[in-house]
Amino acid sequence: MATATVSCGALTIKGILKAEYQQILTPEATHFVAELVARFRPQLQDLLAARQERQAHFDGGALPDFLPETAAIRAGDWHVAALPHDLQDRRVEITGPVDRKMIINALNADVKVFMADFEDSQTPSWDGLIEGQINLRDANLGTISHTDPQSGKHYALNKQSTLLIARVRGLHLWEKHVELDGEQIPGSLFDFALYFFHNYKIRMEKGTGVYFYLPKLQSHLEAKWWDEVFRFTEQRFQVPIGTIRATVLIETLPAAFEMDEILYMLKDHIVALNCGRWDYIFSYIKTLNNHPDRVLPDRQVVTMHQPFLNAYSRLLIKTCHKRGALAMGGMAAFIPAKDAAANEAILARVKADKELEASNGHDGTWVAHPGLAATANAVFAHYLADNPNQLSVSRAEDAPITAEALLAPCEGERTEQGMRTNIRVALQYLAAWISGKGCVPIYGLMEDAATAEISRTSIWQWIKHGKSLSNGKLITATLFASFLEEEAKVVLAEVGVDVWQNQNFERAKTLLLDITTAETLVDFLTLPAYQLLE
Ligand SMILES: CC(=O)SCCNC(=O)CCNC(=O)[C@H](O)C(C)(C)COP(=O)(O)OP(=O)(O)OC[C@H]1O[C@@H](n2cnc3c(N)ncnc32)[C@H](O)[C@@H]1OP(=O)(O)O
Ligand SMILES: O=CC(=O)O
Ligand SMILES: [Mg+2]
Repeated sequence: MATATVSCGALTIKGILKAEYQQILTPEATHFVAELVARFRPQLQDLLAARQERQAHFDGGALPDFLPETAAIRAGDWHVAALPHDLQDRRVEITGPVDRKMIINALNADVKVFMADFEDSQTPSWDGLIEGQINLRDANLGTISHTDPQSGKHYALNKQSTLLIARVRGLHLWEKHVELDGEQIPGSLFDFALYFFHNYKIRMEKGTGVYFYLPKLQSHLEAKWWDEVFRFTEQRFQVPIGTIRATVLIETLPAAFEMDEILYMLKDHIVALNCGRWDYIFSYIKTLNNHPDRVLPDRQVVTMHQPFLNAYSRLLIKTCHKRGALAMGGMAAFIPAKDAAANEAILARVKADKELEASNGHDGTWVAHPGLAATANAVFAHYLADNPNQLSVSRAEDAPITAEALLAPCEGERTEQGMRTNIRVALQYLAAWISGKGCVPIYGLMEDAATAEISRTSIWQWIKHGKSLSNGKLITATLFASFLEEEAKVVLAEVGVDVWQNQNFERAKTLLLDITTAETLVDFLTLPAYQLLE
C-alpha cells in the first residue's frame, strides 16, 4: 500500500503497485487525480443523492417528463461548438474492453473509431484498469504491440487512422483501491484523470484532442458537472477549451427527456449523443420498476422496432441535428458465427438493424466485432453517399415526439424459455465478470454489463408484479429459485466441472439469487459484484 500526502489531502493507493504501474501512477498523475476528487467528489455525491430522490418520485407513481424549468433551453436557438475535423465521419465504430490484444485488433479493424471501454465491457479490476491505461497510452503513441503467450501470435498496428475514444466508468462506480482522506474515489474521475494526464500531449502533438464517451448520465446537471470537470482540466493544463470532446450516451430513461439540456450544458465540449440501447432498456425497467403497466416482455422481443425505442432513436437524431451534434446509433448484440449459414443469417440481422438506424438518420453506429464492420460500412456508405454524416437530416417534418411515445408500454409474451434463458445468461455473465471478463459471447450474442442487467431485472420485475408466463405459471421467487437450480445444472453441463469450480459460478449463482429475489431492486449488478473483486 502506498500513501502519498498531496496538497489537497491524503491519497492512499491500496492496489498492488507492480513496477510497470508506476508509469501510470506517477506522483504528478496521482496529484491530478487527488485535485479532481477533492474538488468534484462532493458535488457528485449530491448528484447521486438527487438520483435517489428522483427515483423515489417515480416509485411513488410519477412518470418521467420533459422539465418545465428548462423549457427555455429546449425552445432556444443555439448550437454546440463546431465539430473537430476528425470527428465529422464516425460511420462505424467498434467497441471493446481495454485488453491489449483487443485494442490492437480494434484499431486495425475497418472502422473509423474505436471506443475503448472502461465501462459495460470491462470488469474494473485493479490490474485491468491500470493495464488498460498503459495499453491506451501505447495505442495513442502508436507503438502498441503484443505477443500472445499461448499462441505466440504477434500483434501490431497496421493502420494509424482509427480514432480512439475512451469510455470512462459511470458516475455510480467507486474505485476502492484509491482513497482520498479515507474515502473511496469516483471511478469515473480516476479513469478520466489518468487517461487525460497520460495522453493529452501525445494527442495534441498529432493535431487531435482528447475524446471521451460519457455513460449512463441521468440528468443535465450531471452533464454540467462533467463540463466543469473538463473546464477545470483544460485550465489546469493550459490547453484550449474544446481540447476535450465528449459523446454522451443517452442510455437512461430520465436522460431521454433532457437531450437538449445535456447538449446545452456541454456545448463547448460535446460532439454527439449516442443511443445506448441496452442500458436504455435496463433503465426503462429500473425507472418504471414500480409501474405494473410498464413491465417488459421477453428480452428477445424488445428490439429497436418497438415503438418506445424507435421514438427514442428518432428524438435523439432530431435533437442532435438541430443543435449541430452527431447522432450515433448503438450496438446490435450479434457476433459472427463459425458456421457459414448461421453467419449469413447473423449478418442479415445486423444489416437490418443498421438499415433501421441509417434510414432514421443516425450518423454512425457501433459494432461488437471486427467481422461485422463490412456489413455496417456498406449500409452507412449507401445512406451517407458522399457525405461524412447525415447532419442534413433534420426530421423537422416529424410530429413532436411526446412523453407518451417515449414511455409507451411494450407488448409481448413472457415465456418460460425466455425466463430460463435470462437465468442462464445472467449466471454465466456474472461468473465471467467476477472472474475479470466484462464482455463474453453467450449463446451467439455479445453479453456485457448492460445486456445482463436486462436479463436479471426483467425477472425481478416479473416477480414483483406477479406476472404469469405464457404457459400460465405464476412467476414467484420460489419458481425463480427452482428454475435457477435447474438452469445451473444445464450451465454446469455446458461449461464442465473445472470451469464451474474455477470461474466463480457458485458465487455468481448466490449473487443472482440474492439480487433477483431482493425486496428492493438493486441499482446496478456491478455494485454487489464489485464487492467480490479483490
Ligand atoms: C451495451 C454496450 O455497452 S456495447 C459496448 C460494450 N461491449 C463491447 O464492446 C463488446 C465487444 N466485443 C467483445 O468483447 C467480443 O467481440 C466478444 C467477447 C463478444 C467475443 O469475442 P471472441 O470470443 O474473442 O470472438 P472471436 O473468437 O470471434 O474473435 C475473433 C477475433 O476477433 C477479435 N475481436 C472480437 N471482438 C473484438 C472487438 N470488439 N474488438 C477487437 N477485436 C475483437 C478477437 O480478439 C479475436 O482475435 P484473434 O483472432 O486475434 O484472437
Ligand atoms: O453502452 C451501450 C448500451 O447499449 O448500453
Ligand atoms: Mg451502456
